[in-house]
Amino acid sequence: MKVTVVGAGAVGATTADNIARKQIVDEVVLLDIKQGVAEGKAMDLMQTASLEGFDTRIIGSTNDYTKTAKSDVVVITSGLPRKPGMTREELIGINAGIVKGVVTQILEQSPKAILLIVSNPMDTMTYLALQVAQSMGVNKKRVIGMGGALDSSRFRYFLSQATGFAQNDIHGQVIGGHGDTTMIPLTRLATVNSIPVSRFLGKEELAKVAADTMVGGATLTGLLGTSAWYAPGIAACSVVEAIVRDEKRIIPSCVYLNGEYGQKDICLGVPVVLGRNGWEKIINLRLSQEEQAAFSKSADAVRNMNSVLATLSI
Ligand SMILES: NC(=O)c1ccc[n+]([C@@H]2O[C@H](COP(=O)([O-])OP(=O)(O)OC[C@H]3O[C@@H](n4cnc5c(N)ncnc54)[C@H](O)[C@@H]3O)[C@@H](O)[C@H]2O)c1
Ligand SMILES: O=C(O)C[C@H](O)C(=O)O
Repeated sequence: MKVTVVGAGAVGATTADNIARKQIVDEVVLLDIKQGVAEGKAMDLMQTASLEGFDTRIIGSTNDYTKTAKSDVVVITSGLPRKPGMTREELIGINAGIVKGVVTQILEQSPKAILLIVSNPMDTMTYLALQVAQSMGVNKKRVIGMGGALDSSRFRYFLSQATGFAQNDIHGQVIGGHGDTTMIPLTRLATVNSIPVSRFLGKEELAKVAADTMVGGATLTGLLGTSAWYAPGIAACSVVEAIVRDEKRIIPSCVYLNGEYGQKDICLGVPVVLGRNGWEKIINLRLSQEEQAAFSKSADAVRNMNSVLATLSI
């Protein structure tokens, strides 16, 4: 199996590193537009192989898409990250053109690839990638945006900090958009080893966990001066792993909705079953009235951002 990661920056290289160390595919191609960077990162990563004990091949490419040919999965991380004080949405002007160009060139070489979109604003970039992919004959189930895997891991972290219980025993999902105000951490459904978290945390504490989760990326951006990469890199890798190993895991991911959760013609985060064919099924969580209202509000904001695409000359 072959995975390409486009963008050999912080998130792309970390994703490639995780995929290589897990030995879930034979080959990882890292591609970047900056001369020599992908080759350099690929060589650096390959020089960890004997220390880490993996035999995945990692190949670097400066914008030569022929090296990506016949990829099974392609992770798209190319584009600008935000700086402190910015929203992800402010990246649309630059990243839309990058994502459109990358998706076209990737699909020319790998028409059967499953695309995993990471670049921000992720929900709108996934919608854009889907439009390009569908115009090239790709099924909607092969275009997935990564946000929910990361946001849910942050949710579990904050729940663990608040309850004192191990992160591994905590389960919870974040659905909706991957934005500071559009994500929806589902506190009602979160559990510690099957026990509802409401047994351990009061309303106010749960509201604080949800608020911290929603601005999790912004908090890290403020601390780091650019956005995060360790958790995003392993989150992207976990989605790739679920696909290439046909795991049938339920991971909240950004996919095209056609009536599900009351929404149409939009890509938004919902729990999906992931397997060898991409996203295979959307799970209906049966949201409460309040959660459904939050989901509709999130969709309105993402739809607004999607409408900006038509105004860009890309
Ligand atoms: N969806 C998520 O959960 C999530 C998480 C973290 C970061 N992100 C987003 O991922 C993107 C990358 O973040 P980063 O921290 O790795 O940024 P980065 O600046 O470290 O890396 C981006 C890389 O993309 C490359 N690039 C730019 N245009 C390109 C093109 N046309 N073709 C190929 N490569 C190109 C750049 O040269 C750079 O190396 C950002 O948009 C960021 O907001 C999303
Ligand atoms: O916060 C960002 O801008 C990057 C990414 O979407 C994240 O959540 O870490």
